[in-house]
Amino acid sequence: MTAGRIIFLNGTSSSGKSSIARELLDILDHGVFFHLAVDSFNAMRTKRDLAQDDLDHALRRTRLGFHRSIAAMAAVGNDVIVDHVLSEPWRLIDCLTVLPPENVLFVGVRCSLDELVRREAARGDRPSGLAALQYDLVHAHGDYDVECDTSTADPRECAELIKRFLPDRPTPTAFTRLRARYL
Ligand SMILES: Nc1ncnc2c1ncn2[C@@H]1O[C@H](COP(=O)(O)OP(=O)(O)OP(=O)(O)O)[C@@H](O)[C@H]1O
Repeated sequence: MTAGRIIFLNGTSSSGKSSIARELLDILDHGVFFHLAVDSFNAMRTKRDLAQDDLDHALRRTRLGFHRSIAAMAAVGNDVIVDHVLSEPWRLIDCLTVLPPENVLFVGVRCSLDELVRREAARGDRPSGLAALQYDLVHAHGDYDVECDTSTADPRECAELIKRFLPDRPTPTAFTRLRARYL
């Protein structure tokens, strides 16, 4: 069985990952893609308030499970669009450990801080300052197959750019280079 392709969108909150993922589901015409978002996994958690320590452990397990769910979907041939915030080094390391590196197209979703702050205030459903906290962390590893800037391009344009890269994924891929660096 051939493993599925993984388009891995990484960026801060409000950078536009989900908007790009929705556009990709619309325009990718080869294969069957699934949008797997870390937010959707968080939304599945029990609603009861947890003590801080229990919540921290639950969040860590959520992310560990999320990464392995991506791997499981791809392993049986599903194509996957991942929507994630790599704001702690261990999250990237874990993804490098469990995902097949040559199948991943690693996409940096960038956006200026001013625009992130504007979007966060406009949408009102994210804690104020969240994107700013993540801003210097998510792209710290500094290596991608392709990057887009949602301050200057709309979600459809970013999706078109990613679509063009998909058939000609650079080799070695960014995930392969990063594995050599971090694992
Ligand atoms: N390229 C863009 N230009 C202008 N506005 C955008 C763009 N992309 C997304 N937005 C707007 O920014 C807000 C956040 O977008 P989206 O939910 O796609 O981001 P996200 O990175 O998935 O955020 P989160 O991680 O917090 O869920 C939405 O209101 C969306 O309409």
